[in-house]
Amino acid sequence: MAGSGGLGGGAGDLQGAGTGQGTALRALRAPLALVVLLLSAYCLFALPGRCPPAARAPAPVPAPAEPPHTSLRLRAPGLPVASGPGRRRFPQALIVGVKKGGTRALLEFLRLHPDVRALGSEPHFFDRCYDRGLAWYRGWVMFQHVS
Ligand SMILES: Nc1ncnc2c1ncn2[C@@H]1O[C@H](COP(=O)(O)OS(=O)(=O)O)[C@@H](OP(=O)(O)O)[C@H]1O
Repeated sequence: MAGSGGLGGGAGDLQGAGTGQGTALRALRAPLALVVLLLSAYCLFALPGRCPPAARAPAPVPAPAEPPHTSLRLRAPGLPVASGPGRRRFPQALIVGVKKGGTRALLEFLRLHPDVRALGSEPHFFDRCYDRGLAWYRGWVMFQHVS
């Protein structure tokens, strides 16, 4: 008797525990759904990355190159080479690398050189923004260049 009572009580406890688990699971449904939603949104937008904001104004027609003596004058010590007047042109080098491959570090080291002009942020033209076309790319990456 005691044994069966004990068993019966145990089964009742188990049933109670089962019901409790069900209630707990139901209570977790909403937060779980929220987490899944947030993860999905993250995967959708953050992982593939997005294009930077729309390109700035279209690049103007390149100005005629300045005579060589002008560029020599502009290379005076203390004057950043790329900040003076000049013509706009495409970059002469691209840094290509996998994510977390250290491309940012490479860019920052190269940027230390006074003759190197670099973008502040990565345009991601070839992997994310290719469908925006060359006009967008031009507006994004053309540099003022002292010839
Ligand atoms: N020389 C060298 N040795 C070892 N690790 C280095 C080096 N240069 C950059 N890093 C690490 O590379 C990570 C950033 O890489 P990326 O610039 O390619 O990042 S990103 O994908 O463009 O966001 C970043 O790693 P995390 O800090 O883990 O993000 C950098 O610390």
